[in-house]
Amino acid sequence: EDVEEKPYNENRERYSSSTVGLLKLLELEMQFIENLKNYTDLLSAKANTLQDLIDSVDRGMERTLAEREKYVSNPLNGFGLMRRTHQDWPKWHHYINTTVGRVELQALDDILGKAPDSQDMKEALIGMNRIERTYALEAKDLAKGRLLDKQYDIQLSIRDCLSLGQHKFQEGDYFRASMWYRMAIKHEPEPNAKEFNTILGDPLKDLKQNYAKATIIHGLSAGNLSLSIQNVLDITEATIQKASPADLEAFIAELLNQTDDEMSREMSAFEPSPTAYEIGCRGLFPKRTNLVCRYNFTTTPFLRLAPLKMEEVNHDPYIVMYHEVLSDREIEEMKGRSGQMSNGWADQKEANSTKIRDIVCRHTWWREQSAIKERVNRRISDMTNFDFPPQEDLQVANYGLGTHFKPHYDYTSDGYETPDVLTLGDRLGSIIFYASDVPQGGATVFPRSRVSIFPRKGSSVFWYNLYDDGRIDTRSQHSVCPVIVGDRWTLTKWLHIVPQMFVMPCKPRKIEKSP
Ligand SMILES: O=C(O)CCC(=O)C(=O)O
Ligand SMILES: [Fe+2]
Repeated sequence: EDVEEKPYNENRERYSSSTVGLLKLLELEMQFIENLKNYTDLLSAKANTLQDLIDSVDRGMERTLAEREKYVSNPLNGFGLMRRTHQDWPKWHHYINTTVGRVELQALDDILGKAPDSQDMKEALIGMNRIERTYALEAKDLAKGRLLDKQYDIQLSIRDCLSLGQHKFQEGDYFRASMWYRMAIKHEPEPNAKEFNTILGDPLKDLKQNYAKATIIHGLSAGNLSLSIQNVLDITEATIQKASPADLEAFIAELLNQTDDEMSREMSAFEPSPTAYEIGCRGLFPKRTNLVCRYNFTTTPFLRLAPLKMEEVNHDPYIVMYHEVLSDREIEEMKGRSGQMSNGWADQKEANSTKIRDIVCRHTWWREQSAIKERVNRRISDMTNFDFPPQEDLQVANYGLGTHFKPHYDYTSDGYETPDVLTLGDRLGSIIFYASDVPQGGATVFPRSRVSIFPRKGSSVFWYNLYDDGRIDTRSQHSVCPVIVGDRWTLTKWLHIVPQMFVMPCKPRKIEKSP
């Protein structure tokens, strides 16, 4: 890329991992445009002044030599000419050389200093890729503003399509690269293509050739599993080199002659079938019929006065939802107290590497005590009948576009050696409050139990990660599907095993290692 690389900085706040970040970026773009407006106003003012100068001198009357001689032979004209060129020119010269909008140019430097770096861009590309794959979305729909069954009045630009195609090509995903290149080729030209291309580069340069390349590579590798990728790349390169421009043109015309649907169907024939996680994210697990909704009057005495709306989600392992358990006011307070958020977690093994995070929600802790936090804590006891230290923090998480939390376990054997686990024991249960609706995507999925839960603002879900005797339950594996559209906010609480000694129906046995 020709964009200047800034050094990788893990502590730099990421624009890509949340809607909060993207909002900041949008505001930065607005500042950029506002600044540019001021700058262009100053530029036009200068151009207008210079035009006035031109108009004042360029009388356009002295065309022929005879006319010009007549003009200078009058002393009033001759003197004026002398004075203007002697006295005024240096001043005009100074004016012309003065930089327009010094202040604005300085501000522009500051704004550009805050521009996303290549890490932000990479994360955004990966987020798009995640959405595309997890939900089996296709370039031909995305490019025209279609996300699943919803049509938006948004179009990707030629450069957007091209950039997505290049990313897939670099990642070795030649099927999707080919489809994105195809979308770029078929895109109607930008309105200001001529001026913009001299500054931004011509997106069509080499595009058809790259489209041909991606398509040939995909065809060769999908059809000949015995060929190494290097072989395929070599053969493709040789084929393109050998072909005359007319041959190449004819080949591309033939590809473009087919419909997008035909091309995509043909090329996707060798795609792997979706994983359980992906099926869950798409909401395609079979519907359950043996589950009920009821009011929970019994967990704690308090509930006799204010029963909670409970919905069974799964019997074994036990997963249950409670509805209308977090009010809008509580949500606002929670968000207000959650200030600066981390960029998101990396895998502990990857934490020190520059590898793109695979766990990408931003998070922070709700630390200060308040009446509202106490109320939320009490509600957790009501729902679960569990004990926990009341001063314990709650975790706030924000998932932006394309971000997810890959399949994992909440118990410690998955790497969560946090201090609370050392003193309070392993994470027996987990409770998630949904603090926002998520219009598209963002389900909590339990792939092994074939359960998908789509967030609903104010609802919560509770499940066990361990058996009663403390053994780990691998069926508790869960994940957060990529957010397609929306801003996913959650409040999380882990319920540890040690404080449950006196409330659990089943006294925990000595913890054994599972096989
Ligand atoms: O937000 C969710 O649905 C689940 C989050 C989660 O699994 C976690 O924080 O451990
Ligand atoms: Fe989790």
